[in-house]
Amino acid sequence: MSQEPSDNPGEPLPILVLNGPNLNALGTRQPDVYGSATLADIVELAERTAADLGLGIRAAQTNHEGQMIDWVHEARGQASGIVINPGGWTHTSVALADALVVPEVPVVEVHISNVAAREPFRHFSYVSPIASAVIAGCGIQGYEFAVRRLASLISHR
Ligand SMILES: O=C1C[C@@](O)(C(=O)O)C[C@@H](O)[C@@H]1O
Repeated sequence: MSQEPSDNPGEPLPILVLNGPNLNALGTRQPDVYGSATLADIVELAERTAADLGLGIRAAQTNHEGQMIDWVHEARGQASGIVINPGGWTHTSVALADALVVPEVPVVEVHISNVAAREPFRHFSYVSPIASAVIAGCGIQGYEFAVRRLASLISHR
């Protein structure tokens, strides 16, 4: 994902919508847990929600932790906030949590499923302590809520 300096000076910086490992398989991955919507549906919903609020998004998904960390670093000065579903890294990655404070923008953590109602290893998140908000168990609508919450946080900065 290239991160060019803002093309339109004066325009609000975009919101970064980041999805971690295995979320590219949404639609076919455990539909009983994650539903039938795809990653493309999520991006479309986030785009539409942001557009309603006069904002743009940049969306990206990766299965590679170093790539995700690089994108988070590149958000510094290039994005107004981050919506992130860290997938399994939620429960394992000190490195991703450390990276997410680098851009100094609000972060909203999203989980499609209600992680608190699942296996005990999903109850702990390295990301939640640095997130401005955590949304779980709302299905893909959680991304809409996350974009709306970020827009309100950004407008108050
Ligand atoms: O990959 C995922 C998806 C998830 O973040 C969710 O969106 O519900 C929950 C995580 O525990 C899991 O590893």
